[in-house]
Amino acid sequence: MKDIIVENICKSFPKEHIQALDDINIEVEKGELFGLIGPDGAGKTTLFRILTTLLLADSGSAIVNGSDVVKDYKAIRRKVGYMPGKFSLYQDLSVEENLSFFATIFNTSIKENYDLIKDIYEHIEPFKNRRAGALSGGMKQKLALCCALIHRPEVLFLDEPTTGVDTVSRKEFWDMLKRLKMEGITIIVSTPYMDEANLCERIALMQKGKILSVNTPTHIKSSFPDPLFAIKTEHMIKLLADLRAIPEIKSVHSFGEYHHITLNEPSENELQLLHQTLANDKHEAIDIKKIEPEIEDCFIQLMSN
Ligand SMILES: Nc1ncnc2c1ncn2[C@@H]1O[C@H](COP(=O)(O)OP(=O)(O)OP(=O)(O)O)[C@@H](O)[C@H]1O
Repeated sequence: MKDIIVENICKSFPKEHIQALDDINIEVEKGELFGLIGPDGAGKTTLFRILTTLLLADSGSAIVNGSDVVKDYKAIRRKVGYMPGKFSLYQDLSVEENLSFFATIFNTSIKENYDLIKDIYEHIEPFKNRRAGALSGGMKQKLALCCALIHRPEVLFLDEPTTGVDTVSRKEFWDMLKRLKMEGITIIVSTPYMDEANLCERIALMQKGKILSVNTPTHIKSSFPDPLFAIKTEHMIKLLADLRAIPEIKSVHSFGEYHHITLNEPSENELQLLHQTLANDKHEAIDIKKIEPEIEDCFIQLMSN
């Protein structure tokens, strides 16, 4: 069963001449953990705001948990949980007061739905009297997640929940999402971190208001069209410039320790010639190896289409 159906959604901000969303189509299954992956400005927040009834689209339609985002907006507000990207809690209220406040506005109590948030709340309970504004980034995210869950939503929207959160807290956060998924909650989560894409069942890659691809992370990676190679030498900056000047090279991008390249006509012979060319260009410790594409490679490849 489809829990979210987005059809031909467009949204522009005319004064700023920005097309934030350009003909977006997405379907999310009931109970799915679905990721919106894209850099700043891709349109992720705008789409979330439309689906949580906080913003009207210019055109197109969207159904969330069986309700139309325009006609049935009141029903949707009761059924969804939304954790906005920017910290949304009351900084001057304590942890416990924030949670009680969100429970009250949804006409429920912490006790009523405690089983759903228990695992998450236990991490922050020792600080329940601390002002939310004085919590660490990771703890703020956990409190915001508890507040978004306290009315037991059918669909949970999480806008960049791990941005600015340390690696350990990020991992903990994703473990929590997996447990929530087991409760049958549909989760749609946005992130600019490409590595987090692998933790979702399906992802939509977004760029400049458009969807580049929607599929499982495995399928997206296996659809990368060319053999991919990682290459490094002792002079990585010079290497980048040299690789860009070699006509046999189809694409080159810098990826941390290595540069990733594809070749116009990949073969063992071409690789040997490349090695030779780089040696002639005075590169030393040349290391070239075939690698499997990551989501970031796929994103860059799709962007350049
Ligand atoms: N209220 C607004 N008025 C004008 N422009 C807006 C408004 N909201 C968003 N935009 C613009 O729409 C585009 C998409 O923004 P959006 O916030 O949806 O992207 P995002 O993928 O969530 O990235 P970010 O992490 O930067 O928020 C951006 O160019 C942004 O500047």
